[in-house]
Amino acid sequence: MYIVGLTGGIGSGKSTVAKMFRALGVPIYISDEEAKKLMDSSEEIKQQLVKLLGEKALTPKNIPNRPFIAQKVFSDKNLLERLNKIVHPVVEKHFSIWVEKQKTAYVIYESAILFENNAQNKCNYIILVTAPAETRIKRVMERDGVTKAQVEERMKNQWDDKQKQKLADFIIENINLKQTQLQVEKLHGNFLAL
Ligand SMILES: CC(C)(COP(=O)(O)OP(=O)(O)OC[C@H]1O[C@@H](n2cnc3c(N)ncnc32)[C@H](O)[C@@H]1O)[C@@H](O)C(=O)NCCC(=O)NCCS
Ligand SMILES: Nc1ncnc2c1ncn2[C@@H]1O[C@H](COP(=O)(O)OP(=O)(O)OP(=O)(O)O)[C@@H](O)[C@H]1O
Repeated sequence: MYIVGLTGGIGSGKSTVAKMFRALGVPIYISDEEAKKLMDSSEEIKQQLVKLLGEKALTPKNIPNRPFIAQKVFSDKNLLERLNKIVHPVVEKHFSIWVEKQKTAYVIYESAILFENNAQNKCNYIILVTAPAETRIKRVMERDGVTKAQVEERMKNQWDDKQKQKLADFIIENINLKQTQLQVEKLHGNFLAL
């Protein structure tokens, strides 16, 4: 079985693209979503979050206080690295168990920070989703109700597309959704024929 990594900066549309692959029957692992679930359910992670960021890292309902954590870590590289060290090994382990259970010709592993995490090694091929920075900012502002500055803060913690393009095997330019769908179908055909 092949592992196809799917990456792209914030707001590029990787989750949208991942869902197009899912509609074609490909199992998809969305790292953001899985990290969220693991952080909500693991008492060990939660304890470490409190150690790193204080009591406010958890809400009164004992789940991670995401807006508080985001505000802390995206403006402090050191804190972000320490958060990553708490969460990423747990996600990696969870992914390895998940992938073993899949029975298709290939699976999709979606992560915004695939290259930043050096996770390209676990992928056979990598698809990069791109869109102009201004478009990405606008999409995320609309989707999450956040400010331009908040989106840019996250962008600063991610590689730019030029760096990523050098390491990607395939690029999907996600501007027009119909064109994106066609690119996905073409790649799906390629992967099935491998
Ligand atoms: C800081 C947190 C609580 C903010 O939560 P929030 O709901 O606001 O954002 P969400 O998780 O949906 O992420 C949205 C986007 O932010 C960017 N982002 C998230 N985590 C990171 C990170 N560690 N480094 C750089 N960018 C990131 C990505 O583009 C991501 O798609 C959350 O992102 C988190 O816990 N991050 C650490 C875990 C992680 O790295 N997850 C992503 C891949 S495993
Ligand atoms: N081609 C497109 N045209 C218009 N809107 C789009 C397009 N692609 C994605 N969107 C919208 O833009 C927003 C961001 O897309 P999506 O959530 O797929 O991005 P992402 O790369 O997964 O973002 P993040 O890194 O924040 O998780 C969503 O609201 C989505 O519906």
